[in-house]
Amino acid sequence: MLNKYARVAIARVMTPLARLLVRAGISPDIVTLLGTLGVCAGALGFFPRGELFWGTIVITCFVFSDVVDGTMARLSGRSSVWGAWLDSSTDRAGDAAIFGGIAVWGAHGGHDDWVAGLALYGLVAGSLVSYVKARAEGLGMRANVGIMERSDRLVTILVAAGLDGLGVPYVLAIALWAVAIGATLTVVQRTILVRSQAIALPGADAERAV
Ligand SMILES: CCCCCCCC/C=C\CCCCCCCC(=O)OC[C@H](COP(=O)(O)O[C@@H]1[C@H](O)[C@H](OP(=O)(O)O)[C@@H](O)[C@H](O)[C@H]1O)OC(=O)CCCCCCC/C=C\CCCCCCCC
Ligand SMILES: Nc1ccn([C@@H]2O[C@H](COP(=O)(O)O)[C@@H](O)[C@H]2O)c(=O)n1
Ligand SMILES: [Mg+2]
Ligand SMILES: [Mg+2]
Repeated sequence: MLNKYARVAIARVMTPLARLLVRAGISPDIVTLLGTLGVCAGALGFFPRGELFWGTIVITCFVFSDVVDGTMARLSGRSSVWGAWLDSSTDRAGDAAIFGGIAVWGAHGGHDDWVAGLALYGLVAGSLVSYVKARAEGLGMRANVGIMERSDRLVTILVAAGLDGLGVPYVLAIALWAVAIGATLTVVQRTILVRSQAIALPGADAERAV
């Protein structure tokens, strides 16, 4: 949903920074890679130790690089297939670090099996959301729908982790439930969309197994 309603506004806010980086001769790929490293370091360095507030702050500082890299690529006319693949693939690493870090915290220091289990579920369901789309696109269809796309999952979990780190009770568990249910529904929404396209394909295309 945020992807649909907030993307243009966020990209506009990030454009001056993107322009500055392009002028400095920095490539979008470097921003993609450094952003992912920062997100992973913030998530794995802080979350497993229960430092949810500081983990969230570090991740938030780096996560917007995912908007900056694409803006840089478009500004400099360097959008590429390689860049698109790199961007999407590194997203998966960052997501895994965030949800994995929370799962480790729940299972160990946090002593909360629900947090551990729901974070693990959120990691797997979120990956499935992305995979369903990637596979559909690979087969020439689209699956760009859903109530809990990546930006929705990130905002939900990061706001909750930040608030939990400040001592607000229950908010993390509520957010994890929201991601678990929302991501599951998103897989269903995407599956329905893919199914409607697949059954409308002509015979030869429908039998094609790629
Ligand atoms: C007191 C509490 C302290 C807490 C303080 C910190 C709070 C931090 C809160 C939020 C910050 C989180 C921001 C998250 C921003 C996400 C940015 C982002 O990921 O943008 C990337 C995205 C680009 O998407 P792509 O198309 O490149 O990626 C695609 C995606 O990976 C697909 O995945 P799928 O959906 O399928 O699972 C892949 O399939 C696809 O291949 C891949 O290409 O850009 C956007 O989506 C643009 C929209 C970004 C909207 C961000 C809005 C953030 C707005 C406000 C933050 C609110 C902060 C409020 C704080 C309140 C605290 C109480
Ligand atoms: N290193 C990169 C990163 C991105 N791109 C291009 O931007 C598109 C993604 O845009 P976002 O605003 O979602 O980041 C991606 O599909 C590529 O076309 C790139 O070329 N190199
Ligand atoms: Mg990006
Ligand atoms: Mg990305």
